[in-house]
Amino acid sequence: LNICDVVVSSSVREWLRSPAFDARQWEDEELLLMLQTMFVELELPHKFNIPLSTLRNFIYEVYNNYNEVPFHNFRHCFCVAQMMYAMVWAVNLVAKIGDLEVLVLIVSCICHDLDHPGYNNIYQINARTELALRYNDISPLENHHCSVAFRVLEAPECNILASLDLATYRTIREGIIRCILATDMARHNEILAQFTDIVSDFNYTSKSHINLLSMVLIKVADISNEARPMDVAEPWLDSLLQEFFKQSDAEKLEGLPVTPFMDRDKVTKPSSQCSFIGLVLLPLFEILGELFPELQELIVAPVRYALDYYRRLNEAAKDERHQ
Ligand SMILES: COc1ccc(NC(=O)[C@H](C)Nc2nc3c(cnn3-c3ccccc3C)c(=O)[nH]2)cc1
Ligand SMILES: [Zn+2]
Repeated sequence: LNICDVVVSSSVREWLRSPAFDARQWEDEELLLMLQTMFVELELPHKFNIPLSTLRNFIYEVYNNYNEVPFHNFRHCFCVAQMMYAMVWAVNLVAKIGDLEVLVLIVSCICHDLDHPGYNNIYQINARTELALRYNDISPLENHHCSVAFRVLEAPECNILASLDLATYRTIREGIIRCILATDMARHNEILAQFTDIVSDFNYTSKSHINLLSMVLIKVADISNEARPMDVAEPWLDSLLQEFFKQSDAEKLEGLPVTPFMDRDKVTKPSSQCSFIGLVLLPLFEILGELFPELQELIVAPVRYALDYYRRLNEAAKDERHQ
């Protein structure tokens, strides 16, 4: 059976729009087909003259450029694209910011961690790696992810932007670069503060407002695991800590500074998740929920529940220690 002839059933297409979707239950080939389905359901091939064969080549080449690392692998990129897709439908984003911006968001999500080595920017900079050298310590990983994305697009058989006029291509390229570079967590507070300043009188005709909204949307999608059901979210946290611990082991071996929240001797899941969700995730989700009330129930409430869950775990762990 040719994978191109397999159609995704209407129930799966419905499921694909839900934060409860679990990428771990599907084979790689099925996830590739679902990424294609997201484009087709949003009518992006039609609106931007993308031949289905080019779309499939692009998705497959992106898939080939993710690494077998515990967390920042192809399935993470799928989760981020799928959460973005769920938000697009939940808030009717196309009607609010247009097809072009939604194309930028979906493509950015799919490409946002391309060729991630499993060692973050702090390691790249401290270890003076090739990437840190090439990008002068300025978001080395995110610059690399974005560069790899456009190198994939250079191949004619993968270039989903081939049929666009130059002005449109430049706008989309600028948007994808802005969104992928925004996923550097070192810029979290800067982006959150700027968006907080404009959210109460958000202006959909302002390019700078739309740009900030896109950056917040991809940031939300990127760190949104805890908005999913606990049995879907928990394995991702285990994979993340596995990747972080591999890094801190390497840092210890190489005599480099060890990042505190990555030190296996210091970090426990409940305590680190309580601070991450309470201090990083919930403020970001709540400010987006202010602009899009439809997201309150879809992703903000589940994150509050997750914080509650980890606080209870943390209390229980504390009680055990004091017994
Ligand atoms: C400001 O920069 C930061 C802030 C926090 C963290 N991470 C943490 O505090 C811990 C390890 N928890 C955590 N980190 C998470 C999650 C989802 N994505 N994510 C993550 C993954 C890679 C890089 C950065 C982050 C935040 C999550 O659910 N929990 C990592 C970087
Ligand atoms: Zn990511």
